[in-house]
Amino acid sequence: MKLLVDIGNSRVKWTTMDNNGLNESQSFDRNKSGIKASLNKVWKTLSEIESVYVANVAGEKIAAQLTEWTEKQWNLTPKFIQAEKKHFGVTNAYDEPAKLGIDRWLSLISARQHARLAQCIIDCGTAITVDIVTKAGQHQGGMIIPGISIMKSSLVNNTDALTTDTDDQEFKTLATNTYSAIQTGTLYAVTATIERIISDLKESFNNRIRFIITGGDAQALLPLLSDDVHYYPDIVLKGLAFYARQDKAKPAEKNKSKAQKSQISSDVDGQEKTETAADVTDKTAPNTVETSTENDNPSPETITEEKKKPARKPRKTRATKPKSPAKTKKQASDPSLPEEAI
Ligand SMILES: Nc1ncnc2c1ncn2[C@@H]1O[C@H](COP(=O)(O)OP(=O)(O)OP(=O)(O)O)[C@@H](O)[C@H]1O
Ligand SMILES: CC(C)(CO)[C@@H](O)C(=O)NCCC(=O)O
Ligand SMILES: [K+]
Repeated sequence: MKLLVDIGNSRVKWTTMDNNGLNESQSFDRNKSGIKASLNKVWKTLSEIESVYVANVAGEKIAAQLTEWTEKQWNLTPKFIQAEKKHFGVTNAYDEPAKLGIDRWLSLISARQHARLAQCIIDCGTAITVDIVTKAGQHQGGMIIPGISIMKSSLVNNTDALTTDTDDQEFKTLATNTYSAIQTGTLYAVTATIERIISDLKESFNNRIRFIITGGDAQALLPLLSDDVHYYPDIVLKGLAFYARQDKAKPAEKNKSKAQKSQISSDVDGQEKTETAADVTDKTAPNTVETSTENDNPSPETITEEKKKPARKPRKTRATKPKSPAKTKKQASDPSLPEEAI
């Protein structure tokens, strides 16, 4: 079994993968003092882990803690994947490809392997990232926007009177208390930005573009966004699975040297290995996004969009979702999506 780990700035998401595909993902909050206690809790009972693949955007310290833990427990050195210039059908648009966040890179790979269409991935995590990939797999670049929690905390941290400490669960679009005013303000800021991005991209792609939303805040935002935004959970872990599958034939790597362990290098010869999206199936139905079979000349695209993931446990501080600025939400498939896209 392979262990896939997505370390973000707020949370760690992980899953295991065997020959049948990905198991249901799990997550835990990153404790500022370290992750060892969490790892002892969540991974101690895992057995038969043969390799560990990691997408880490949270820095060296957490990477070192994870490495120490897996080396001690399983005698395994994790493979920290890095963004590349070109792989799995995606060409990275960054001036310095390795500087693109690994979570963004893996999302592009997931999206591209899922369907050959122009796509826009909106990842609503600690930061909100937007990335565009064309039908031909060319990344077009993207944006980084403060995430909802960061927006709230920057208000609280830079003012005297603002606080999000309240038990008040009431939400009114035009708020009459501080807590709701921050809720509504930040939700409007994010949804308005996303809607503007969608509308601009629809115009420049002549409507032939598909919008994907993912990340910890995706489900809170989804009801506030237009109908044609599709929820795609675990997109980073699914991207990692392509790297894990690629190494299928290789024996489990143990005790790699320091130089080897920090990253998986680009294909030396620039050749891409052929990887089928079907290889990265996800057993966690109904959360599954059905992958379309990948080949060089797909015709025409079939996309079976997933159904809504069961709602996450509501958090104590989360307000009831507002009706506005939402239009009513439609989840799942988009039969109107053009089969041909840019
Ligand atoms: N159960 C939960 N626990 C913690 N955060 C949650 C939970 N449910 C939703 N969230 C939201 O998810 C956000 C974090 O999203 P996510 O886990 O995608 O970010 P991340 O991957 O850690 O960050 P990034 O990749 O941007 O550095 C938090 O800001 C919070 O608002
Ligand atoms: C933007 C975040 C924090 C989102 O998780 C991550 O992708 C990251 O650290 N990126 C590196 C910088 C960049 O992508 O330009
Ligand atoms: K992320």
